[in-house]
Amino acid sequence: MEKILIIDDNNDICLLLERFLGKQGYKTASVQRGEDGLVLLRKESFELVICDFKLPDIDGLEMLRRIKVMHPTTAVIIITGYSDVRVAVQTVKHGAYDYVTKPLYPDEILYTIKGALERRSQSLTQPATTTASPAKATSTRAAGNKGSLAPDGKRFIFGKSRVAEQLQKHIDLIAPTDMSVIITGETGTGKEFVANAIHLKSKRADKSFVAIDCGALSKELAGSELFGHVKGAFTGAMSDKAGSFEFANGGTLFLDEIGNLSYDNQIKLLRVLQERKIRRIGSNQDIAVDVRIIVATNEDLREAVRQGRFREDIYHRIDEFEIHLSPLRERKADIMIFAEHFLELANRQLEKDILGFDDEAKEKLKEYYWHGNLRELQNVVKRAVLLTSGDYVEADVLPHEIITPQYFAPDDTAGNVQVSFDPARPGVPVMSQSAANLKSVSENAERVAILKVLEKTGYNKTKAAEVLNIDRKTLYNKLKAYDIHL
Ligand SMILES: Nc1ncnc2c1ncn2[C@@H]1O[C@H](COP(=O)(O)OP(=O)(O)OP(=O)(O)O)[C@@H](O)[C@H]1O
Repeated sequence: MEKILIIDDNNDICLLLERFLGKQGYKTASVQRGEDGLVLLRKESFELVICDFKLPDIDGLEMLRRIKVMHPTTAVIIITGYSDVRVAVQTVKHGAYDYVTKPLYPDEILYTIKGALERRSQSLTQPATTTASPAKATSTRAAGNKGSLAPDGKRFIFGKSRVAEQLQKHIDLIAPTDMSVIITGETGTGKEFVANAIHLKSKRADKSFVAIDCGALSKELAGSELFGHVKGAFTGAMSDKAGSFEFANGGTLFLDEIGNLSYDNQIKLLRVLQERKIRRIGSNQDIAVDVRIIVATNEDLREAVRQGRFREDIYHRIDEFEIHLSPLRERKADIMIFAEHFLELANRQLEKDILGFDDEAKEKLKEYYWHGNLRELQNVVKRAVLLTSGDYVEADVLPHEIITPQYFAPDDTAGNVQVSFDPARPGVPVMSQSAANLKSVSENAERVAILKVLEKTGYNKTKAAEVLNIDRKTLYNKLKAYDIHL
């Protein structure tokens, strides 16, 4: 019988899950603090851990890290509030199987649990594939001739907005060349998908596409992941190991979050870019590699260069062509195209036959801000499909945040933001205005909100961007647009 550990400070959730999962034939245990969970995990192993992201003592990312150190094969599912989705996404990049948002729905959690356990048993029985970063191991694949298929066999959708047309042109233009590409854009805008599309349209398509998330690798691990090592190069290097450059030889190497590479590894990367040779850590032998480099970042690399965090020489070598992916909220004409595509995927995964979205649901999807871009839209659609019993997805199965967008009071330009609350949902701000000029209303409110957060964070832009749930680049653009000088 498979064992599941539930870690959540809400006793009701623990009890409900224990009862429900017990009925489904699983053996369960539950604790309310992270530390208690780790104590239990030291004594016994579980096939699966369901862990709340916000525990009173340890945060979800740290819990995940510690669980994976103790039991690398244990599957982990993170429970999160909707407002934490962006950080929960990080846990998936760091090895969680998936996350589920509150409120929890039995069908959804059961579906996710089954998927996690299935993936776990597959990974135990199948020999390891060429390894990449643990966080993006699934992205490491010999792409083969998959035509227009993107990572994991999913179809690449372009859309019909002006920026989508331009993106298609750029991909077609750059793919056949061997030029390096920088892809910029907020999280979830499809940077890895675009990198893969470029690879699949290139003459390297029948060789490997290897994706490495530099943000998820420790400084020590990154060197070995990228360049490999020889036995005895450092404590724990039990045997020779090839790195991603060797795995990607002849193909494409996608370096996500390149800005996070340590200075040492930047120097090694520069050498590959200049000489097309790598040296495994601890070795004195050069290995020639022929790899096309595509990098992605959601920070402003030029700014990182200005601040001395990223080497200018590398920047110029990889900046042969830049593709910027707009946030989904700025590609409104594409939202329903992607939503319909994700609906098809969800129908297939969940074995359902939902026909589409009703008008109100469409409106809500088009109006929403989409902090997590395509990834967030995909999750929202999947959940909505799961919860829909009729033929069409209706607005009431969408998350509350999408049905009731947050607005600030219209004439509040003095920094005194007033927000009203829905009595049924204390704590959730709701619209409190009838605006003649909605654009200027929302711009004013946005400006005020940015100023307030900057004030609260002591004018620390990185922290402010985090609180505002936008990336730094977007914050910089907004500061410029609103004429805020710091
Ligand atoms: N063009 C596309 N067609 C279909 N699905 C897409 C497309 N682009 C992105 N997606 C979906 O959105 C999800 C997020 O895409 P991706 O991982 O490429 O984003 P990203 O910008 O690399 O994110 P991050 O910055 O967080 O690494 C993918 O899992 C995929 O399902």
